[in-house]
Order: sequence, then C-alpha cells, then structure tokens
Amino acid sequence: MTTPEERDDELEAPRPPGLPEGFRIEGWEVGAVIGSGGWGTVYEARTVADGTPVAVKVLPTGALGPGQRAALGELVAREVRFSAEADHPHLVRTHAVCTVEAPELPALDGAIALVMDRAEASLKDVLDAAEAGGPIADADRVLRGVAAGLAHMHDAGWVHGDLKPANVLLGPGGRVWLADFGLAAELDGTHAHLPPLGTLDHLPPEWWSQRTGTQGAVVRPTADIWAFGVLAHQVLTGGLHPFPGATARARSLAAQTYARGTAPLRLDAGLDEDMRRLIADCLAPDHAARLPHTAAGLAARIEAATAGPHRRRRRMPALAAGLVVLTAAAVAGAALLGGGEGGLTQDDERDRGTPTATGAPPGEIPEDSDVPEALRPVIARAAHRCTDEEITPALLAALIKAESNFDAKASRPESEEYGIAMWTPSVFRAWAVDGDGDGDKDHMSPPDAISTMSLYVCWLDQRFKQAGLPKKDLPALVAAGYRTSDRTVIEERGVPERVRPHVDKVLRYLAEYEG
Ligand SMILES: Nc1ncnc2c1ncn2[C@@H]1O[C@H](COP(=O)(O)OP(=O)(O)OP(=O)(O)O)[C@@H](O)[C@H]1O
Repeated sequence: MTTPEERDDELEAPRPPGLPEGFRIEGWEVGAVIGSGGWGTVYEARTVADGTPVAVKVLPTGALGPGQRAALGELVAREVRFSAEADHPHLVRTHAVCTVEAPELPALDGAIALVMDRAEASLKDVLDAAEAGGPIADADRVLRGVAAGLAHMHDAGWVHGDLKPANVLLGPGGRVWLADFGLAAELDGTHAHLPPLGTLDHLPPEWWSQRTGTQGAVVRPTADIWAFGVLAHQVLTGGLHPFPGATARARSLAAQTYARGTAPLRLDAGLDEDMRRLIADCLAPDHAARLPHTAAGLAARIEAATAGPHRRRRRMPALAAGLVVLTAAAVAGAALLGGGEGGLTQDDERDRGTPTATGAPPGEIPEDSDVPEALRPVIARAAHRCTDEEITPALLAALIKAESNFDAKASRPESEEYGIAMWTPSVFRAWAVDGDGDGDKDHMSPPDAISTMSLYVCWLDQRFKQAGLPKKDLPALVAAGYRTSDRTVIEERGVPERVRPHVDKVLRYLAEYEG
C-alpha cells in the first residue's frame, strides 16, 4: 500500500557492509562495530592525532532512492544543526560530519559519517541486562541527566521527538547524554512537525489520533514529557513499562485505553511516592494535562526527590510488584493485550459465536475458501490481535486477496508496492511488526506483512470510529484507507471514487468468506 503523504517520511536503509578496522575517515580511524540502527552503523573510533576515543555513525546513501536520500539528508542536517547549537553536558556532541571515501567499497563510498563523543553503553543496554523489580544502578543520576538534557533542549526551542532508552547514552565517568537528534525539530511556536518515526513504546496516546500529512505528525514538548514518564518508570523498575502488554503494540493500546479514561493508571507498586507522582504527571492522558509539567520542573523535582540521605523508598518484593502489574493488565482489559508473538492465545481459541452459512464462526475464514492453508493461522492470529470487532480474519483475507491474490512475491514497482500485503517499504517501516518472531521486520515476509497490515487497519478502524464515520461502512472505509490514507477517507467522509472498484472487490471477497 502507498500512502502518498507518508511515502518519504520513512527510510528503509539496507544493512550496510562494514568498514574494515583501521579504515581512515579524515582524521579518525575506525575500529569495531558498536551497533546498527535503522539508518546506519555506529563504530568505535579514535582520533589519529591523539588517540581520543570517539564514535562514528556511518549512514550509507548509495542504495537509496532520491526521496530516501532527501529524508536522510534532512535527518543529518537536523542532527548536526542541533548539536552545533546545543552545548550542554547532557547532550551528546557531534564533532564533525565527513564523507566516506571508499571507492573499493561501493556501498559505503559517499556515505555520511558523524563523529561523536563515545559512550560506554546505552540505557537500553543497561535495562536489557537489569533484573526487573528494582531501580538500575545510579537510577537517580540517570534520570536527573535525562531531565536536565531535555530541559535544555526545550528551553532552546527544540523537541527531541524520539526519547527512549536507546537514545540515552552513558559515557565515561558516569556521564549521561541524550542522543539521536535526527528527530529533533525546532519548535515552530508551540510544536514541531516530525516524520512519524518515534518508537511505539514511548509515543504519547494523542499521537494515534493526530493527523499526519506532508509535514508529518505534530510533536510537542509534552510528547517528550510522556516519553520521559515511560522511561523513568523503566529506569526505576529495572525495565518494566508502565502499561501492561506482551508487545509494544499491546502496551500502546493499553496506554490509549487509559488515556480514554476507561482504565486507571497502575504504576509499579515498588516506586517511592515522589517518583510515582512525578511519573503520573508525565503520563497525564493528554497534551493539555501534561502542559504544566515542564522538563525544567521535572528536573528540579527529581533533584529534590533524590537528593539527601533521608530519601524514602517504599519497595515491595519483586513478586508482589509483578502482581500489581498483572492486575493492571486485567483492568486494562485482557482483550486489549493481544497475544505474544507465538501461537493463538486462549482468547483466540474461545468460542466465536454461531457458525455462518460457510460453516465457520462469524468473521473466521471458512475451511473451503481459497485462502492458502498455510496463511490461515497467520491471518487469524494477526486479526485477533486487533480488539476492534470489524477487523476479522475474513476481512484481512479479503484485503490480502484484493491486494496480491495471496502472492508473497507480488510487486508493483511503479507505485513502490511489494509483497503479499503490497506494502510501500517506507510506510511499512513506520508500522512494522515482527510477525514471525525472527527478530527482523520484512515487508516481503507474509507473517510480518500481514501482522503489520492488521495493526495498520486496526488503527484505521479506530480513526474512522473517532471521526464518527458510519459503523456499518467500516470494512469498506478500512479497505479504502489502506489504498489511500486515513486523512483522505475522513476528509471525503466515505470511500473516494478512485478506489471504489478496489473496495467493491474487497467487499465481494468478504461476502464470500462470510457466507
Ligand atoms: N556516540 C555513541 N557512542 C557509543 N555508542 C553509540 C553512540 N551512538 C549510538 N551508539 C550505539 O550504537 C547503536 C546504534 O545506534 P543508532 O543511533 O544508529 O541506532 P538506534 O538508536 O539503536 O536506532 P534508531 O536510530 O534506528 O532508532 C546503539 O546500540 C547505540 O546505543
């Protein structure tokens, strides 16, 4: 599927081949790989002149299309501009931007290299290794550093837009740096427009009901405050997310349920009172309610709450704390949680009502349908992760049949649509789900493509309900939204004429499956 407004907002960068150890980029010599992100690879490196350790982030440009190259250029320009303007002990510094000259490595020749302060680990590394139930070592100092860095950014008129543990770096001597300003945009009045790249686990609930358009999603400082609340909870509990759920998507749905007022906020029982209140303030359900809680104010509160020897810390044993989280899961509604990445859950298997004329329970794929056998459990699992009743296995199957006729290798290069669900790679990446649990999110993998389709149409369905579009039309509207965008369908208050033949096809297939 292609969402023209979003097409160039995301970049699918191929995994680059590595630079050999000892390779020189201007005055720096690269060493081992530290890690790779969506855009490139970070290397250990040292300054040739004096051996000072640095990190070099290499962003290859060779295999990118023109739109992708422009998107990358914009991200780098933001990163460099911000780093040059910001000068703060809690923001990682970019010392230079270079071009890699490596004619013998065509994939890296011409790549952009950002030379930065080198950290020893990211907060994500620390949380991954932590035992759940208690704060990580130096939790207070880490939170003070993050809040202070954020306060400096906001005061300078910037929003981070992608605050998450992977973007908090821990440097030598206990330094704490915010990193990855690719998404940082200068505030234009009260908000900035950013591409919808942020990570699900740290996105504020209002992000889901925002318009996205050519300018991207509106991101305000209060989005960073929400992300800080999630991150603080993780830091103080050894990695526990404040919302229940086995997957990032389930947690994000639980956050939305809470924000709608249908489930209470249940923070970990082991948090001390001051930090519990601070996190609850950060996780106020909407932009307006979060507005009074500035990053500078949070930094001061953390300072006050964590300074001095008399700090109270009321802590429950790990098991009891875990039980509180489970209770929250029950309150938030088991239906919202979705399954893990494995097989069907008990909920999936429960009675789904009276069989239809096809012999299948309503919404399920009938035995004698043309849906390939191997895909049926994949489609069923994907559909059942959406708790909105319109998103059934039969509807997903009808959508897939209309898109690709179940052909995993289908492609329409002229409109950049590929695979069984005809994803446009750049759009896919903004929503990607690892449906087969292989650690990779690949639009050509049917389980990944179908799980992602389910997530996306689930969101479309919710958007159309929020916009007050007729409930009976939702399957048609979702089919239309998948071919155009949520915005187009909401603006036209119905199925746009140009996609009517496609939508009719989906409805015909759906009627066949539903008997
Ligand atoms: N200056 C640095 N010093 C040390 N390690 C770093 C530095 N910058 C990034 N890293 C590490 O390198 C890895 C890749 O970082 P990168 O910023 O490319 O991707 P990411 O933040 O993991 O993902 P993405 O940016 O795609 O969301 C991460 O493990 C990150 O912690």
